[in-house]
Amino acid sequence: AEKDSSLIISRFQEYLRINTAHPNPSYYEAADFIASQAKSLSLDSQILEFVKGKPLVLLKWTGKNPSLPSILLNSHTDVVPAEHHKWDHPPFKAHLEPSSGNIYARGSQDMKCVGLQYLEAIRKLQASGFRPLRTVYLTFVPDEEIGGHDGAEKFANSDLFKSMNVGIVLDEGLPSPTENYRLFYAERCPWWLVIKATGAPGHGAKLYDNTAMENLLKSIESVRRFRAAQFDLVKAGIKAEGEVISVNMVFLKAGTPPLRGFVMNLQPSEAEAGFDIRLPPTADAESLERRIAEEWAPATRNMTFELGQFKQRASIYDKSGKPILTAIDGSNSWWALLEDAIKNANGKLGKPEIFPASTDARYFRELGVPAIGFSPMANTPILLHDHNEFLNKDEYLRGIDIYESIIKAYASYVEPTKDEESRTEL
Ligand SMILES: CSCC[C@H](NC=O)C(=O)O
Ligand SMILES: [Zn+2]
Ligand SMILES: [Zn+2]
Repeated sequence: AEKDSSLIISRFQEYLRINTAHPNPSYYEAADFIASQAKSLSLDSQILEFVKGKPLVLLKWTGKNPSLPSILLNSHTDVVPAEHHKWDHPPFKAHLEPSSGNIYARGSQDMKCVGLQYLEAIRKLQASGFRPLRTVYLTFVPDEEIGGHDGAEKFANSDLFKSMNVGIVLDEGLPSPTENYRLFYAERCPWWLVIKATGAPGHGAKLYDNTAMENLLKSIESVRRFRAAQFDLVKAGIKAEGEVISVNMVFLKAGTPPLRGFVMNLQPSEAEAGFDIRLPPTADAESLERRIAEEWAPATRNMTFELGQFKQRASIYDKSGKPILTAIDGSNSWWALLEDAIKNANGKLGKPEIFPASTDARYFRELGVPAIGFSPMANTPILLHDHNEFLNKDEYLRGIDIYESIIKAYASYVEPTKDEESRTEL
């Protein structure tokens, strides 16, 4: 068993060492690695290219009854860039610290761990002689970190996906610093907003109203008041992180950079700021839009705004106007099955949550397919997109056992007949 686990860890390190960071991810290397793993498990494997240069690996473990709705285990192969010199260990070395057992690498939490844990769980299930009743698919998709438009979005909207008859999707979640795993049934929706102010340029020594800078600063003050009010709800424990609207200023642009420290006596005629806004599916989108038009970028203050550039202004509602979320009540058996499977493997669970950022799960939920966000990392600090991202090797191994339990429960799930259902109700 000791030898098994050291092989499991080496395979994880091997995947982590493939540099799939934007803006130049080594997608083919990752795809080849996954395909070779799939081969060792005798899974059917296909490399799809919805967009040239962006391979998506689709694996299939055929069930005994392939006519039943299938299971889809999704993960993305890309990772965000790392500032190498700010890390204690190089981000693509996958260094295993002997004293702690921590494995340092970009992607160790987000989310190469999950992708390989699915495969290792299947390896264990196969070794135990288990055969799935339902077909289990795995996708290793590109481009999640830049929006998923050339990856999961194209795949979810393909005829191929339709033909797969997917009943449930599992995708990424977040680590938990406590012993409780976290489950996500929905996610916030991104709105990327740019506001722009204009005003009369003038001498830097002159005090006058309506400069671009002054106009923009008034907006920023208003945005910050809103931000603080939302954040206070979280700090007071009234709302969870995913239940409020977050707004963060992500860029400021004004003045001519070469002027800095050289000639600083010009008040610019234009100034702009960018904000990353995230709305929970239950938010009032119309009222936020009104707030943007009336308070954050009012025409009366010579301001304009752009919302939904970069394709980031997804709707929080489905076609019938209902918020996009996966049911967690009795209408969705996959939810209870997942909770039970985790508990059966001795995992503890926190309250169901709304994912604070965006994942590829939204493309499946938009189609009405239930999707649950879960990354089995308890007792782990949240280091996604941060320096020194790591995952402890024992936590990684434990996650494999958790997936073994989940995949077994999902792949062998038989829906109760109408008869049995009415009997349980009695
Ligand atoms: C909004 S599209 C980019 C998706 C990205 N996902 C993970 O961080 C995110 O910013 O949430
Ligand atoms: Zn991710
Ligand atoms: Zn990410």
